[in-house]
Amino acid sequence: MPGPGKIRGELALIEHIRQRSGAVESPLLRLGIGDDCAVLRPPRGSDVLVTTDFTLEGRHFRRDWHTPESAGHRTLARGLSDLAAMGAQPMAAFLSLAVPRSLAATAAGRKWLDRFFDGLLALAALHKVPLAGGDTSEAPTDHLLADITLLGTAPRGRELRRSGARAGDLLYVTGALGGAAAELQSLSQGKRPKKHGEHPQLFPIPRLVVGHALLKRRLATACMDVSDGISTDLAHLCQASGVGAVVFADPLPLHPLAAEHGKEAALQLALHGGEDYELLFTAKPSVTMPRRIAGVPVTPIGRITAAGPILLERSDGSAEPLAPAGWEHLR
Ligand SMILES: Nc1ncnc2c1ncn2[C@@H]1O[C@H](COP(=O)(O)OP(=O)(O)O)[C@@H](O)[C@H]1O
Ligand SMILES: Cc1ncc(C[n+]2csc(CCOP(=O)(O)OP(=O)(O)O)c2C)c(N)n1
Ligand SMILES: [Mg+2]
Repeated sequence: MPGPGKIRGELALIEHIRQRSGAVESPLLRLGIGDDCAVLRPPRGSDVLVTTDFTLEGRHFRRDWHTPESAGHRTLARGLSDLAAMGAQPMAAFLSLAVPRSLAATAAGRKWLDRFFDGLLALAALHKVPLAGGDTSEAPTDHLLADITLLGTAPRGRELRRSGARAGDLLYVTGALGGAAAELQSLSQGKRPKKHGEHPQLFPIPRLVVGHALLKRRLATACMDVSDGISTDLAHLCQASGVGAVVFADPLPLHPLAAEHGKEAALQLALHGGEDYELLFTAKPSVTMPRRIAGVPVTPIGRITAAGPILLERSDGSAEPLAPAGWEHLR
């Protein structure tokens, strides 16, 4: 296999990607990289779910904040997280890349690209999702643009939607919140990431096993992933379901990296920070919810109300409107 030093030009880069991505085989993928289309054969009785997300240098990562492995990992993680949110299992990934000339033309740039694929393909191997195709072109600026498309499968008619929440349901979140925003803040201040420990910004963990368990065990009425921040994402879920909600501030699971900032700042990071890629879901109050699913903590954080505002209830019983203040492009 050619090393990164040998990647010159679009065709060599594609060949390099093809050789590197061959490690994951799947019975659902009949034809991968190399022809005009990939050919997939979903299992009988399943629906195909499709999601696509940009990862843009300067918007979603920076080469001076994120390592190349992190940029690659995040590119795939964002799509996998959307599949997790609907309880789907990944079938194949497609990656469209616009590569700045400077990255392809220098040894350091080619090394960066190779490490980007180390990050992306390691996560792909972990979840056994083949990279089945994509597109490569020269970026018009010095910013790398990556667009990931994920195809997944779910038992026919059983996917977890945002629209299934009903008044009286309880609201849950997996893992912890605010860590991704806290780590981003420290990277933006020039702090080097610690070698050990969790990296919720650099290496978010898509909750595929949890999402699929929620679907299979019929535990959830509605589900979505937290990409923009729960204040914004919960508003989407409530709008889709035609309901309101009360979020309890006290039990919100604050990530230790957020908690370092003090309780109130951590709460703000947890509510509005985004990119935690945890699952936010609802369940009937009669359901006995496990405290952990596949080792991941599941915390009740509120309840669904009839249509109305979303409120944040403090431990003293006072309640305030929780306006969407998470991430929104073009605002
Ligand atoms: N440019 C677009 N063209 C068509 N549909 C879009 C476009 N951008 C977003 N959407 C759709 O709008 C919905 C919300 O998008 P988004 O907030 O990006 O979701 P997510 O957080 O799951 O990535 C999704 O169904 C997505 O497919
Ligand atoms: C350089 C940089 N600036 C800011 C952020 C923070 N940030 C970028 S996008 C985003 C929200 C999620 O991205 P979006 O494209 O809205 O994802 P989607 O909701 O479509 O899944 C956040 C919090 C970042 N990760 N990197
Ligand atoms: Mg999106």
